[in-house]
Amino acid sequence: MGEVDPAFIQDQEHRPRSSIIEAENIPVIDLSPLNTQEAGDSTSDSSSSIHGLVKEIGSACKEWGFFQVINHGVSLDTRQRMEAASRKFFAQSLEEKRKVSRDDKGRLGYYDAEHTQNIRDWKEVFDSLVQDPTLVPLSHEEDDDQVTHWTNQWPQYPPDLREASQAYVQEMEKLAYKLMELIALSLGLPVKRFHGFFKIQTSFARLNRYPPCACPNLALGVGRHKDAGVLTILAEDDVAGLEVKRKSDGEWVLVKPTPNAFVINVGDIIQVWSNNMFESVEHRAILNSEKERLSVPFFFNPAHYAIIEPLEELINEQNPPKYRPYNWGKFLTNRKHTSFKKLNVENLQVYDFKVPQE
Ligand SMILES: O=C(O)CCC(=O)C(=O)O
Ligand SMILES: [Fe+2]
Repeated sequence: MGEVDPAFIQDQEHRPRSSIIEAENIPVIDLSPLNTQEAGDSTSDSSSSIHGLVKEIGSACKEWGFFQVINHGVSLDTRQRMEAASRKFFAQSLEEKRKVSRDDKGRLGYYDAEHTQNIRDWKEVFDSLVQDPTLVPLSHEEDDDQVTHWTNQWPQYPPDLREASQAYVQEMEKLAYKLMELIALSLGLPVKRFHGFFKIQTSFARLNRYPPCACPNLALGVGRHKDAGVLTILAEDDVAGLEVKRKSDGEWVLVKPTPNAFVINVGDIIQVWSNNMFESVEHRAILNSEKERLSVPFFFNPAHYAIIEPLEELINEQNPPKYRPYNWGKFLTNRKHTSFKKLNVENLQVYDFKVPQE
């Protein structure tokens, strides 16, 4: 990825701004009350701090769709091992990395030509599934109900990438469940309302490396998009790059990395489940002309057969469902299909399942 190939160049309106706005007020939420208490337990003294936390999470989801968490219980060692193994993997030659290339037969792994909204991203990635193998629909075609499975591929080097990833995603899963409990409570639902959706999962972890770019004003590390799943937990290094489209005024604002924090965002599925109470927000990654940047998102997703629709407890006559039900596996395979190559169509969005309102 030496010089800027036209495939990477964003349309004028989607290019990074020359003056960057830092998001001073993206909420930073301290999860330490959870370390002593389960979210649903109302019998103890700390229930009022849990109550405060639930309110904070609820307003962050409503006003930003994004927040950061600190004192989250994920061990620093696990995170650092993951990051160190990622850097070693990416530091190899392209030829070595391509030995574990992602392919259209359902093998996850390395990929350096992903497109978002039909423009190539200035990045390389390595994907691995939480459940190996993971069952998914064979194709994105609506009338095809055959299933297949996706599997992980691990490189020879570094030898500990597999173990580091597995330890990491285990901790991510724990954190994701805790966050989903808080989100359930903030929507007035039973604490474990969402747990059943994740017995079988299509969750995966991604390593993103954004190489330095000679023209950071023309290309993007990841083009503007919304995450399609339930929840994303992002670890980033100390190079800033994540920009979020601020709900209050539609401006792109840069999230300042907080050491050892995770950035959390609501995905499209929470938007649908909550019937738009919590909206999934557009974001993108900008580039740096000198420094590379590493980020590790964990995408928490339900089973392929999950039917996504507004939760019945949250709809009524005054607030009718804003979406018709859709199948998650088909949505996921459709997205994978469109991110493999440049197609001249807009990719599938939850918007496509919107019920027309009078
Ligand atoms: O690297 C980042 O900051 C954002 C990555 C992202 O949004 C994604 O991979 O979905
Ligand atoms: Fe994303």
